Amino acid sequence: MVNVPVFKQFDDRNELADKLAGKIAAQLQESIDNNGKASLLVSGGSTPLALFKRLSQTAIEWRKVYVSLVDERWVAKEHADSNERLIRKYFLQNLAASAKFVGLKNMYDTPETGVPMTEDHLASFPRPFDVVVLGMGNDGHTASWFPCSQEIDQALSTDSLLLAVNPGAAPHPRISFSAKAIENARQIYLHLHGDDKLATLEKALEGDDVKAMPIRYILQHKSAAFDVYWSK
Ligand SMILES: O=C(O)[C@H](O)[C@@H](O)[C@H](O)[C@H](O)COP(=O)(O)O
Repeated sequence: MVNVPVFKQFDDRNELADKLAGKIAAQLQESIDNNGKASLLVSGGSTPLALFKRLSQTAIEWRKVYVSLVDERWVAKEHADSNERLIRKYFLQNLAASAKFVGLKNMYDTPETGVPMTEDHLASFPRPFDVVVLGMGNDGHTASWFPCSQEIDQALSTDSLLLAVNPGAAPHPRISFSAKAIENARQIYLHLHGDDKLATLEKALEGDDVKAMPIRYILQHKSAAFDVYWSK
């Protein structure tokens, strides 16, 4: 048994997507009902596609939901590896098309020079974030907090909202929310598929070196509700 507060296991990835989309939608709508607006950060990569499709078909007041990305590859928005391209194609469609999306990529040549403009663009983004959906790599990275990057110390310690990251073992320079920006979310979901990622999570739970496996930062520091959703 995985030793986290809430571990939900599914045999089918589509069933996971249905259940997680329903929970996220309910939490966003509750925040809208209480605060007049809500905020959601999602990760890129391959894991969340079914979740994005379900969310796009879920009936809440999306026009009052601010959506952004946990991290972004510093590539053109039309690039195949762009997370913005991914969520515009699979999430910001159908009922969710009216969501207030704020992307992380801008016209600057590098994420280092682009961070200030993106922080300006996020000035009215509601915080603390209501919901953050994290993925994880088998090196224990989450967001773009890559253990192989020179910026891993900064990612896990800065008080800044965003930072630039240059991963050694993954393509493209990145822009990413910092650990302190993420940990204060009201709800964090870690969305995982496959036995390899389950083994990686269990390894992360056994140790405490956060720079070696940055997901540990969330496992150790979260003030938020923290649920793991896993399917084979
Ligand atoms: O931009 C990204 O790549 C993601 O934000 C990243 O943090 C992702 O969640 C993990 O790398 C897992 O990716 P997969 O879902 O493709 O395994």
